Amino acid sequence: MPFPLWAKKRVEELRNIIEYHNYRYYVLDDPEISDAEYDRLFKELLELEDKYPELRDPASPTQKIGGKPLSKFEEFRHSIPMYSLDNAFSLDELKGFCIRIEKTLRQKDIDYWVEVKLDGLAVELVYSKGRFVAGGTRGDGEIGEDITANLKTVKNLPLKLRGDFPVYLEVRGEVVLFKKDFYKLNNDQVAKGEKVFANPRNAAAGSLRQLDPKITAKRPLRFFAYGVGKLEDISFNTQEDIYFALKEMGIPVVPEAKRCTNFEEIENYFKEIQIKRENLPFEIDGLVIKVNNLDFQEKLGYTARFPRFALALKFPAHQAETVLKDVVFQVGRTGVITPVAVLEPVNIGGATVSRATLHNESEIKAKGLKIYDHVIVQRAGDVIPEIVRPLVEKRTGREKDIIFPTHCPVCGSKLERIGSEVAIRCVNLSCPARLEASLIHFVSKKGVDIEGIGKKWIPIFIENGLVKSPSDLFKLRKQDLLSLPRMGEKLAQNIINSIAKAKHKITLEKLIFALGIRHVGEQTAKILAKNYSSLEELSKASEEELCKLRDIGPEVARSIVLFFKLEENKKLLLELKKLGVFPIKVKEKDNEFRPLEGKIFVLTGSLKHFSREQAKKIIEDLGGRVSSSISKKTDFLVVGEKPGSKLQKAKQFGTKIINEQEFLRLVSYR
Ligand SMILES: NC(=O)c1ccc[n+]([C@@H]2O[C@H](COP(=O)([O-])OP(=O)(O)OC[C@H]3O[C@@H](n4cnc5c(N)ncnc54)[C@H](O)[C@@H]3O)[C@@H](O)[C@H]2O)c1
Ligand SMILES: [Zn+2]
Repeated sequence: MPFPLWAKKRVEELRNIIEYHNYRYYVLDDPEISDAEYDRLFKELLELEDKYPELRDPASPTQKIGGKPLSKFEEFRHSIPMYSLDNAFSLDELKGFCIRIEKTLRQKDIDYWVEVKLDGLAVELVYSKGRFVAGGTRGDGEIGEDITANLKTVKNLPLKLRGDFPVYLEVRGEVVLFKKDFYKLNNDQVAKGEKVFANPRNAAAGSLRQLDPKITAKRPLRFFAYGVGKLEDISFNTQEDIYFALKEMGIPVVPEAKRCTNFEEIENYFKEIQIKRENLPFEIDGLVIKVNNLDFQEKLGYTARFPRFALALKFPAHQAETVLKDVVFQVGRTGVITPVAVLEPVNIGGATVSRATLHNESEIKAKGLKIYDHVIVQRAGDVIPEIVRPLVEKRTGREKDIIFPTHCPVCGSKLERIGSEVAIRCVNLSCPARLEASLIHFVSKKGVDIEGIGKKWIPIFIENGLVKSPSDLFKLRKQDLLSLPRMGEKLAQNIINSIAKAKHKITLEKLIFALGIRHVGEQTAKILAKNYSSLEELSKASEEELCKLRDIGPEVARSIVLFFKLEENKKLLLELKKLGVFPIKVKEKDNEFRPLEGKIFVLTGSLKHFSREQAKKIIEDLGGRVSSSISKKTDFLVVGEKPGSKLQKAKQFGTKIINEQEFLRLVSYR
């Protein structure tokens, strides 16, 4: 079919747009658009190329894999190309795939090996005689980047294989960052004033593609295998065989996998995994369905971009189109002004969405939003819905710019920007909006947990002058409450009771969290409560001292010290103490992973992968201790290059001596 001019133009435009986003995603690890949106562009291009074959071009992004390797790394050539995967976005498409397979193979009842699709970075590992000797990224499928040194720091990646391993083995899999590690990394990046990553996938890719393996070593990356490349002296019959053989060699494999014998089984597994998804520790974006039999795989073969025997079935995107009706400005408890989008209510994946966060002014500018724009809204898991982008092509001319306020919408004080922060805030400490937000935070479940007042009564208490600070809550008497409109005897008594009940249950960590100190979330509050016995002691801590605690950086430390310096906070502390809001210190339940609990280490010589400080931190994080000299109590001496006299001494004491490789294995996650 001859193609119309508009199609040619659109195809060219799409190719340019996609190439640009490929560069941002594969080369810079810094995408600008969501994957769902990328997939939509990609699909549009595929469909046009399909409809108008004359427009096809071997240079089109639809015919290529991934991105060019970066020249800052040595080249890593794959013995057998690493492909991408064909995508399906619905069960209908999956059905089509199954039917195609049956037709091509002229056979019914095909076995499929189905795994979750991990959202990370594809790598290949080379094992020679059972030892990890090299590894690289997928790159453009033929040439990737040699990241051997970085891969060695991946905690659960075995440097030596177990059991019966072949002479030569190439293992393929995905390097990922767990969700909790991703949030922590981004928090640290914020505290250090460095760039934050868009999602765990990009954080994993960015961490692995570092020139300095020491940086990679600090990021808790993990590897999971899903296949093999070139092999010597071993052969397999099915994809499933590969999976279990790798597992037996001590290689971590994709944690969720299953054999399915027909379309319905895959469909059920897909639904099951969708429910499980939010609770998995890592991000997945769908399932990968592979024909199990390897002879069949070979018969089905490959296109330029993907194998015909496999398919990625992606989860439906939580996106929808609606209209941005207005933008309102909320004042948070730290005074930060947050723009909130008011939307024409729209159903996304079963929930009605009528508001979305816009984060801050620069985000609005970056997205180029205007009031009355048609917009794409996204909701993922339990996160607050957000606007992905405006549909500029639907503008009619009546759209209005979003004007950011210069004064607090509640108290009218002039808004300020502190330092280089993107946020603008109301700095009036007695701004009613701030007071309200901080009191609601104070009584919340994760805070001091006073049941039944929250959002409903706090504004009324404030309006009627009953509370001006958190400590006032504990001074409330029944007769004060009875003066309020719509308040009865029974309700008043209930409120008084729940305040009294909460008072006796307040723990130090909850109180620290409840105070709403900037940058101090639940996790940090826990750490502080672990290290200080009371608020009083914490209020005397210096920045230096705080910085020594695990997970606390200079910015967080500064913010804590600043908080306790403020006169009104000093007063609050005193009041709370007088009122008997005296948290009892609870001993933390330690459900952390502490395999080195109680073990004493001594280090000597220099290590290739870590500085002394880093090695010390790793040991301590896993529960062990580092001592500076050898004694009878020492469990391990870790020997680096050019060891000192400690080596001799360790031999005398009969201390277990390990080299860096052995140390790496010891601290590896399994
Ligand atoms: N947001 C953006 O700007 C942008 C840009 C480019 C690409 N992308 C995203 O990347 C996708 C294309 O990237 P791609 O070519 O790497 O393809 P892909 O990620 O869709 O699928 C191929 C990859 O899946 C991985 N994978 C995970 N688990 C697997 C398993 N169990 N078995 C086999 N493979 C498994 C492998 O690394 C493989 O290389 C797009 O669909 C889009 O979602 C986004
Ligand atoms: Zn204000």
